[in-house]
Amino acid sequence: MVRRPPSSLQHRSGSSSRWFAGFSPGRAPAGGGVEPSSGGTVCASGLPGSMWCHRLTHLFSSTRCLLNRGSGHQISWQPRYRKSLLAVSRWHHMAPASLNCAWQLHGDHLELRYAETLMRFDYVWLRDHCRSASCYNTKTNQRSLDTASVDLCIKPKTVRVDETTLFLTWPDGHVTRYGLEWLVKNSYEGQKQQVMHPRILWNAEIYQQAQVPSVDCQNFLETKEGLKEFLQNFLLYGIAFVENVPPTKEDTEILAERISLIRETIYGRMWYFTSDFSRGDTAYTKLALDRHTDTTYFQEPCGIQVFHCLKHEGTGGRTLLVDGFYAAEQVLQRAPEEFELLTKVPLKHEYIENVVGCHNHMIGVGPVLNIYPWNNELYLIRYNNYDRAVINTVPYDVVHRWYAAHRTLTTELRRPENELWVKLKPGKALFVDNWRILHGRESFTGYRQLCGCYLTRDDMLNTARFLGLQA
Ligand SMILES: C[N+](C)(C)CCCC[C@H](N)C(=O)O
Ligand SMILES: O=C(O)CCC(=O)C(=O)O
Ligand SMILES: [Fe+2]
Repeated sequence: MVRRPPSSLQHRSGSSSRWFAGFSPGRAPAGGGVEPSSGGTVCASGLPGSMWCHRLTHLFSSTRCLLNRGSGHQISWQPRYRKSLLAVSRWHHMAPASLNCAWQLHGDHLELRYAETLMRFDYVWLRDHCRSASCYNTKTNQRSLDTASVDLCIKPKTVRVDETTLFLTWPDGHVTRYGLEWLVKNSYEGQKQQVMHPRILWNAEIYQQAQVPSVDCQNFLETKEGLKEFLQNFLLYGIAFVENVPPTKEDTEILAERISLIRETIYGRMWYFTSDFSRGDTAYTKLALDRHTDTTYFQEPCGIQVFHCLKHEGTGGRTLLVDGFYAAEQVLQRAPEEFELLTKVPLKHEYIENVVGCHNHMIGVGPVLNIYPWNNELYLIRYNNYDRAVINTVPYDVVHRWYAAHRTLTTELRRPENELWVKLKPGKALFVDNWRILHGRESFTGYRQLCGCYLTRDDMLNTARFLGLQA
């Protein structure tokens, strides 16, 4: 039995809400809800080891309908120029030494040019983000200001900018200071040029040529470096291996707890299975399983899946891994309007089980591809053809276009060059990012025992950030 690591990584807390791309039939343009797209720039993949940095300008216009609120009111992501002409529309430049900074007050926003970034700030935003001692607690990083008490028509009384700082004085005399660097980092314009998660998208060749090392179990458990290297690889590729793990369920649990919290589900906390038909799911047979992500029937699919094969006396049973984001990227390049449809059409997935002692009915809803609306970065793929439920969330013509888009994605996912096949052996634990990487298995003969668990994603990211990784 391996030793539990020292508890130096006790930094657990919290959970986060996330923004699900929705589809709004009420506001859908005639013909089914997806606006036509034009052009677009993308820079990713193709080259081995290329970073995921797609900027979908062509999707931008249509992200507006993702933000549609029930009332039928559309929120525009474009800046409003409504009152701008009423304002003192005059550029104020800094002293010649810092000509790279200029600002202008408009009726409803402040325009600031700094470090080659043109930014626009809403006045309520500027008041709301005030970092003064009475508005923000720097010890807890929490806002003390009651946002609801800010006048929605607020405007600064005076504005001043020096070499490093923007000073705003509000009508009640309160002064807000912002570092110019902070504003660049925290502005919408600054954010949308960045990716939340740098990744290396792969097909089999890219992954193999990268020669990503497996980390040794002892290193993983006992050194910060071992853990950090593992997590860095996991974040970049979506899969990572730990070697020399004692082949028991208990030891696998200790590994899992090193990076995250175990997510207990209807399958238990640590699961352990053979082909004994003990549950109502094909995983519990010897049949082949096509590529899929797990727990698509949860509103939030499990973030990570850990697999450790404890025993196999027989043939077959290899594990298939496919980078879903690489395949999605191919769809984006070849058929951007299909990519877009896959981000918009919500689907139900369902798990119905009625075997002795296990009665479960789970339903999860969401599109196949989930993207952040402000930069169109993909963050979750929900793909499981076995568990996809009846489609009753979209009209027939959209359904047909969705089937075509799904076919395009499936074709990419099934290209043999995108398939990474590995044989899991006792001692080698595999961590899979279940929001990105699809897994499957070859049929097998003989006795095969697999153990593992699901992990929460937030807590893995928490560990990664604690170690100084961008996550
Ligand atoms: C991993 N474990 C054997 C416990 C569960 C398998 C769940 C399988 C299910 N069809 C899904 O894809 O979510
Ligand atoms: O048996 C396997 O290798 C994997 C089965 C599977 O897809 C799962 O357990 O989620
Ligand atoms: Fe699975």
